[in-house]
Amino acid sequence: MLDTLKHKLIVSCQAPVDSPLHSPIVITALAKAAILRGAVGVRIDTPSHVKAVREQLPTVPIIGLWKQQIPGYSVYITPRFEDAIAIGEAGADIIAIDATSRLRPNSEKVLDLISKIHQDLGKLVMADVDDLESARMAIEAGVDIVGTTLYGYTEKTQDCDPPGWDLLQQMVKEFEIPVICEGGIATPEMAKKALDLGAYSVVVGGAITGVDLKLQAFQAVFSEGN
Ligand SMILES: CC(=O)N[C@H](C=O)[C@@H](O)[C@H](O)[C@H](O)COP(=O)(O)O
Repeated sequence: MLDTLKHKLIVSCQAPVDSPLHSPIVITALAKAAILRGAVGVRIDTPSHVKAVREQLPTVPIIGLWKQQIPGYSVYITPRFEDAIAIGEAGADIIAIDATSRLRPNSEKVLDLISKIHQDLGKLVMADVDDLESARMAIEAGVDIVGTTLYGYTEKTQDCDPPGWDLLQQMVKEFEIPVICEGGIATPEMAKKALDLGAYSVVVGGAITGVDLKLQAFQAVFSEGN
């Protein structure tokens, strides 16, 4: 499974929850278009979208996650084991989790979450991290893939702009497992740079599938005062 992702493109097919594009039919169409044009895997949010994509693309590697806002906690990418169960049952091959060192609901430890996903669900785990320290923790816990996904999106890294080039390089140098570059890859040239720096695969989201954000960026020019 991991071999098929090596040095290849993975497309994150997601949409904001308040968008008409946040629907299983649209997300599945985006995923099919991505695969048709050469991507080898997709990254999908929510059980219903994972299930819909799995039905239409039975053999394509799916990195599944469930973004959940839980009052009092800032972790939101598949924060609890129950979220991982739902994503696993929906048909994801790899479950992406927030593997930062932040406080988790029920004081669950990243280590326990990773081992339960392995043992009880039999799925691979992608650790979405923000820095080297959380990456090391995830590696010690036996994670299968590590990604730069949360660089720039946590309290610790809020002043940093993705992509996390330095973090990518540090992780590639230190770890033997696949390191995925994810977050802020805006052009094909940036994807090439990620590969040149040693990324195992590159996940591109907004630059390919981010219709809502692109619209908002254009719309800003037309707002009052301009
Ligand atoms: C930080 C966070 O919540 N990232 C999410 C993770 O699944 C997605 O919203 C991103 O689109 C994805 O990581 C790809 O990144 P970009 O859209 O920048 O290519």
